[in-house]
Amino acid sequence: MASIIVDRLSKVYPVAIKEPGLNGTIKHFFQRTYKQIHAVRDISFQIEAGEVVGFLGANGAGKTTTLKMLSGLIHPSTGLVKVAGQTPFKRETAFLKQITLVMGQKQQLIWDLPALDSLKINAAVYGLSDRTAQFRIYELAEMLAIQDKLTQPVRKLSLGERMKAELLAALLHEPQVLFLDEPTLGLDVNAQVAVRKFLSEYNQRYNATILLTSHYMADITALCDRVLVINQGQLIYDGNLNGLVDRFSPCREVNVEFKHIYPQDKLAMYADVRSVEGASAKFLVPQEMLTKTVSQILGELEVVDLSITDPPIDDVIGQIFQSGTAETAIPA
Ligand SMILES: Nc1ncnc2c1ncn2[C@@H]1O[C@H](COP(=O)(O)OP(=O)(O)OP(=O)(O)O)[C@@H](O)[C@H]1O
Repeated sequence: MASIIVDRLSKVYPVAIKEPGLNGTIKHFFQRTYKQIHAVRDISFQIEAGEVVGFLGANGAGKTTTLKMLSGLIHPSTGLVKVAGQTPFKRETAFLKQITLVMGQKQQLIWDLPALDSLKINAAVYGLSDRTAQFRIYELAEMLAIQDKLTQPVRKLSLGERMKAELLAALLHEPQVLFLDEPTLGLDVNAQVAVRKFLSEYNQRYNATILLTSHYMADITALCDRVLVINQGQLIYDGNLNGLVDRFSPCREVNVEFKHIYPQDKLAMYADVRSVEGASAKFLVPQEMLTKTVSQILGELEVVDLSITDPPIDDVIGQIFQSGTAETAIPA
């Protein structure tokens, strides 16, 4: 069953333009002119219950705007959104009990209080009984390995511990749909791994649906089979990660270890040489030339070992964001 349905969704922000100088200020005060920012343009997708989907895009691509529409914080300009069968912008209790929105750069825990106090307030807001709240806090704290930190004031927690406590607060009411905007932002590698592990376990234990944005590709590769890529407000890809590499990177990396050291200009006769280290070389070969190039290398040079790999996913995403414009739009 689809947990999230998005159909031809758009968001336009009207932004007042102010000309410089005193004249501009006076004009701005009496007769405002507006320009329109098309943050999200006509996007459609569906996410099934229990799926974990990565939402990728460069800065300003429209990810947060989409997540805000999905969680009902802002009203769509046009289009339809259904989350857990509800219309988000109505912000009905039944809807709010089913979702959560975590923004890596915003916090809901009260800075000077122990996290436990904020958690009790949250539990009361969601109408959880003391017993349910206690059980839920214990269960999540154990999964997050943060039991002994909940009685310390939030300001004394490390960034990683604070993020874990934020996740605990956001998941206290057992939401079925999680919107996570950069949940590992600024965390060190260990804390990132811990948050990822937790999210994966949470998804499996509760069959929760997760839509996740992250600039750390490791988050996406560890958690998401499927990714949505948004560029300048348009959805340019909806599919699995491997497909993303195939679609946007027409080249493969061919790593060869030779018996001897060959001069670089000789290697360059076979393909684009990316790097050479002693008797090892890395070539970048267009997909359609792969068979021919590999047989030439194997036939004409003395090879000890050869492997073919996809270019790193970060490079592929980087390329999409550099070259990706509305012209690259691909039907999802
Ligand atoms: N409240 C607003 N008023 C006007 N323009 C806005 C508003 N919020 C976002 N925008 C604009 O909409 C576009 C999309 O912004 P959005 O925050 O959704 O992008 P994003 O993909 O989340 O980027 P980032 O990765 O930097 O967070 C940007 O051009 C941004 O400047």
